[in-house]
Amino acid sequence: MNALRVTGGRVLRPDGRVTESDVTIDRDAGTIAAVGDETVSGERADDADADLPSTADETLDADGGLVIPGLVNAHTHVAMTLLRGYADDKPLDPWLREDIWPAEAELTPNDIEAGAELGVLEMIRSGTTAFADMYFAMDRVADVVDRAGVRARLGHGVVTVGKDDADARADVEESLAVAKELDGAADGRIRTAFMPHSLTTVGEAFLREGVAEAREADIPIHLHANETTDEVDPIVDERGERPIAYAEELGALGADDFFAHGVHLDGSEIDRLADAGTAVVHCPASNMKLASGMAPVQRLRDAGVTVALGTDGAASNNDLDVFDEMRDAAMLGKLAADDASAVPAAAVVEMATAGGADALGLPGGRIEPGAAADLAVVDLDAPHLTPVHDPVSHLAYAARGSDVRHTVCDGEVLMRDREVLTLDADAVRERAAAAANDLVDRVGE
Ligand SMILES: N[C@@H](CCSC[C@H]1O[C@@H](n2cnc3c(=O)[nH]cnc32)[C@H](O)[C@@H]1O)C(=O)O
Ligand SMILES: [Zn+2]
Repeated sequence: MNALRVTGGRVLRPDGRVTESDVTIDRDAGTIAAVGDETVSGERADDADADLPSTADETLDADGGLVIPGLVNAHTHVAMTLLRGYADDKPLDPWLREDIWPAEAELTPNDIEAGAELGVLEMIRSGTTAFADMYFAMDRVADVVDRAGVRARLGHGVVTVGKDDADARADVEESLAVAKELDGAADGRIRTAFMPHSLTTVGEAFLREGVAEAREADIPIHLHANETTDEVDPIVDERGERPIAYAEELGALGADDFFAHGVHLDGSEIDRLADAGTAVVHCPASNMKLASGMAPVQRLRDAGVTVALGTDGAASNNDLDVFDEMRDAAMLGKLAADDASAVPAAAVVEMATAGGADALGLPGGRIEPGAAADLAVVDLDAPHLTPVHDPVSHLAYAARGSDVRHTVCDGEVLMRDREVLTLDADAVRERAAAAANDLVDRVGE
């Protein structure tokens, strides 16, 4: 075995326990071979036939640190890093129409690659190893995912409002084609989805056609759902049914599907999501910044819905740090439930790890023998993390992305001692800043 060993740290296990264990990774397989003396076959490592090397080919020092599953950012538009701080302090609809969509109309594939590099760099530096991305020029995003070494579920976002029939149909076809072409790329680290932007920005006929074809080809569906009341009311007025009932009727409520936001959901919609096994990606920072509302996270979890966390794009957050999302989700979840015991620390950590992996249908999210070797080591010796009464509490409430020391995905070290090995951080930053400045100049002309 070509072994990578993460030594001397405390490990967050899937059941929430924290143990002092070394983690042994099979680099060729990209999986965890052992946690402490627990191996894939259930044998103890000190048994003669437990096939673990006594020395590792590479080690990562986790002394004084907490080894956690790589975090999952289950909804973003990664290249929107170029629009970070470009338009703030507006509600969703005017923000998109007056600021974001006009700027996006000027984006070139080269810009999207530059923005995606910047976003993926930021994610690796904050311990995120997997993300879901809805955007365009997705071949460029896929290339970045491949080079950077992370995992992703990617899709081309479809908008048909304001387009003629031919353009709208072409957008749907492109999303389906991208989902078919990119699936399995980057040695299987890339999976795909059909991604209509939302149930109000894509017309009914296009939704019906696209969803049917996606189902036929076994492609999951990802869209923005029930984000604002402006998105719910027109569906109720025109159709006499709630958006999630409409999604179900379209055939878009499947066990592999995952919807972003789910802010304005009623009890019947929560039940439908739970029955269908469709996951919800909660984006608390975006929901607060655009004043979209408070998602019923505790109620969703009580109903058995898989809940993941997403940053949404950097223009509505304004960073891609999933640690911030954990803290925001816990805080906002309590306010929404009017109950300080709602959405506790362990729940948001689960949402950012196993919940995210399950929502996206990607490996990872759990540190256990046989699981994908996607993990991060968080330093616990900073002043703001002292003392350590409860490491899970720190993950949710006190730690930041900048506390991450190492990041590993698919058995490969992506960041060692805060140095990202797969991307040239200075070059990425310079390229993205230049692309963003040029973009804003073009939009202003
Ligand atoms: N092919 C489409 C692009 C859709 S990509 C997904 C879109 O979602 C937008 N977006 C970002 N954040 C949000 C959000 O919170 N709600 C809804 N849309 C968002 C983002 O700016 C991007 O335009 C077109 O022709 O316009
Ligand atoms: Zn979004």
